[in-house]
Amino acid sequence: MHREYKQRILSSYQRLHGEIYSLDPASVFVPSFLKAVTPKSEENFKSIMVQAAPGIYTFEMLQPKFCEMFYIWRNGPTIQILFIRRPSTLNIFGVAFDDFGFESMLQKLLEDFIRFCLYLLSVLFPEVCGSGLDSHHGYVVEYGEYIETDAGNTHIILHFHVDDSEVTLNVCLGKQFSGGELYFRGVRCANHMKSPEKNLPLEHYDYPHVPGQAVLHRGSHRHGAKAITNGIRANLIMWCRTVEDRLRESTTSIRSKKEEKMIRLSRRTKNLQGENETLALEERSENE
Ligand SMILES: O=C(O)CCC(=O)C(=O)O
Ligand SMILES: [Fe+2]
Repeated sequence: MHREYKQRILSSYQRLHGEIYSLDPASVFVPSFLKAVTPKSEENFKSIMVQAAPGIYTFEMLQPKFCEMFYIWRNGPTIQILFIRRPSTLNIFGVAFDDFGFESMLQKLLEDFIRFCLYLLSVLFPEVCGSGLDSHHGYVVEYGEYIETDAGNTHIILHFHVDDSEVTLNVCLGKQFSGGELYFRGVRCANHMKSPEKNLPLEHYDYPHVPGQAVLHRGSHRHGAKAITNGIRANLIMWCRTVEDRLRESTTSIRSKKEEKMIRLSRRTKNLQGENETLALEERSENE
């Protein structure tokens, strides 16, 4: 089912920027980021990190030109109805970009740069990264001011939630907008993720997205996005996970390799079911 969906996307989706699928580091990353990861050293990388609040790190990452290549939905020259797989059941405004053929580009990005960052994330977030991050799920979200509903126009907000990740990398792609801050409200254990927000001022942090800038936080750091008051905001998000640790933790007795494979497969199926909410997306024509 997912394979068919992916085939359909790949055969009907017209690539706007061919170059986005291959990676030229200097056209993707800002000089400070490149400098911090070449030569790769923990010290270099930490030097560009700003701890904006406890457990929340920010740094300059992407070139504006690279960010622009992601403005494909609203600026696309083609009129198409695409059935898009949403990144999670929670976020109906995003697109799982592996499905659009980004897999190999993502893979390269992962291998060349992000793997190093992931190692550093394990250093920054040792308590959640265990033996290291070994899986990722990437997608792009885009928000405007309103969404049209039967009841009229409603402001788009992303409700208070936690991510299905150990650590989340969230990079703003622009374009021009005001509002839409990412608000954080503290970390809770699995049993208290949904407990109401308490007025603990030290836990309150509102992060104003800046195009090209990345923010790193734990998946369990409760957060949401405020409404955009003007313009359009797009973000590139990567959920980084330690699948092996999760599997190990769920193993109450020693399981055979075959049983582990079964668990893995059933989890993958469950994930896809959750993520498989399909909605029609109409891309506007530039010629309209
Ligand atoms: O809109 C954002 O920047 C945050 C999105 C988010 O938290 C998510 O997709 O899980
Ligand atoms: Fe999130």
